Amino acid sequence: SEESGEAKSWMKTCEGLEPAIENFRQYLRIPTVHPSPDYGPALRFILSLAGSISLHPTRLVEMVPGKGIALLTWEGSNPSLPSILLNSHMDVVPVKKEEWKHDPFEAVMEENGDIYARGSQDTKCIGIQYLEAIRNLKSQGFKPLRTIHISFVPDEEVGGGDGFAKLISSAVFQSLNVGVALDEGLASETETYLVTNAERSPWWLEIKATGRPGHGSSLYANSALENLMRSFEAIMMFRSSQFDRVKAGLSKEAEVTSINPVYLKAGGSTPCGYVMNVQPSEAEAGFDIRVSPDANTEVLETLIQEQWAPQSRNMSYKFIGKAPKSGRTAANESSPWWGLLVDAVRRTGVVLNEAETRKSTTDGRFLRNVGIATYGFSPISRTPNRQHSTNEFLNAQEFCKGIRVYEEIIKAYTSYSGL
Ligand SMILES: CSCC[C@H](NC=O)C(=O)O
Ligand SMILES: [Zn+2]
Ligand SMILES: [Zn+2]
Repeated sequence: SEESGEAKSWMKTCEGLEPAIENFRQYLRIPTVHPSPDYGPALRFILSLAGSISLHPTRLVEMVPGKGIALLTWEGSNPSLPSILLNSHMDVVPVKKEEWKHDPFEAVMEENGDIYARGSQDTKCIGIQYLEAIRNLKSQGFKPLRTIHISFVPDEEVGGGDGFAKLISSAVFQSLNVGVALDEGLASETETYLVTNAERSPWWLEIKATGRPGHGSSLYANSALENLMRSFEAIMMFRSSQFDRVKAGLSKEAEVTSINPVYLKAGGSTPCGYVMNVQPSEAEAGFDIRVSPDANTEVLETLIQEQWAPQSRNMSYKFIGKAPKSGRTAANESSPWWGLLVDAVRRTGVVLNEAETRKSTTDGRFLRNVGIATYGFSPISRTPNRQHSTNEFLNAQEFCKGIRVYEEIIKAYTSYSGL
């Protein structure tokens, strides 16, 4: 044969799943990309896939115009039991096309099975894998005991305000009676799969300083920039205290509270450039803070009030966003859902890591906030994490393997009669 070993390897795993790969690539070609994702074609595509596997009822919920949510349901034989929810988002983050090896919306597949596209890891893969797993279970004649819902939501990448946040507070969501949910996870570079059971909470902080304006040549106290720089010193000291724990191997990055400056604004400008000899009367900065689920938030609030933006230094602050503290979903023997997940994955020959906290933020937080057990899981191993990065790709073998993994999980979850 002319095929390389790699090519043979993915073709073997994907035997019979060629149409699933094509569905994945078609979905990847729909540019649901920020800042102006067009969700219509993606929703139509999802609904037509659902039709192709006789998955019904299907609902197109549109609580914000242009931002539809597709809700697909496979009813169990005992629909009064709490249901399973499999969630994924349809939107993807922007690309710098010229930095990519292949067009990020063409879903080019290389000979070795690597499929390049924005969204191939985050999270169009899992959306299609959920449906392809259900297609296979249906054709095997499997019948669920519990009902299972599959949701495709917009706007996760911009905080979910018009997406999952609307869904979670709707009567439709209440009626789903969700007992456990799976949502997006992280790509793992090793043989084992990663899983998350908590997230840090984003606090987006803006601090402003005012101060005495004056001549650029003059040394005096209480300029706006001096006031702001003193905040920077305190903030960077806190940042080091957290980062040092990570560097010393005492904490994982997701377990500390991070703070990073994200913008700076001060000074005057003219058509010819910045004003070089005036000390401005106002200065501001923005920070992306991610609060560890273990952090003492009162202490952090006090730090902000007393050291980072104290009135005594002519400073003020406001939160552009401030999420409540994240809950942790039990990921030990106390939760049947955890054991079922670990065992289902193991049956496919892959080991699931211990659950960890996620550094960034997903729609999973809305579910955990209302007390629904939620695991962040994407069946991606042996793959560099390129979420939000250039040349995001997923190998067909990983994709196909993931379908088998979801078949096992769905069987285990929908057959569980306890609780
Ligand atoms: C506060 S909502 C922001 C959501 C975003 N999620 C994915 O990257 C993040 O910055 O983590
Ligand atoms: Zn995502
Ligand atoms: Zn993302």
